[in-house]
Amino acid sequence: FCKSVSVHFMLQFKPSYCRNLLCEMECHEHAWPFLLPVNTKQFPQYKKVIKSPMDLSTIKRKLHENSYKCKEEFASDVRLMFSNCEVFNEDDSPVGRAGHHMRGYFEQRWPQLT
Ligand SMILES: Cc1ncccc1N[C@@H](C)c1ccc2c(c1)OCCO2
Repeated sequence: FCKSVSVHFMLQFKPSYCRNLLCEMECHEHAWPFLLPVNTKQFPQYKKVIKSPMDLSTIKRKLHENSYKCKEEFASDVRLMFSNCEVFNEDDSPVGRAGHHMRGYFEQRWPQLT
């Protein structure tokens, strides 16, 4: 899925850009529902409905563990987090609205290559 090795030196993965953007998201006023994994004791249905949970602390850990081979993998985890939010939460709910806010914030700052 990631760029072929030959071009990677040009489009090298910029972890510093992702780290900075992640930090900005973590301190965003509407980030509160996404800071930690959803507590499945608090939301027993969550595990059943959401097959791939994702949250900002997990993304941060994966970034520090070099789990992301390219920036697109980082972006797809961020988008997974927001898609999970839309599946489980009504648009017209505090968490649903926070998700739409945060998604807008991310997409505005994510470099559009194509
Ligand atoms: C992103 C998300 N999706 C579905 C369910 C939960 C969450 N977030 C948790 C942190 C959360 C969000 C809202 C809460 C809460 C916990 O606990 C108490 C009441 O309000």
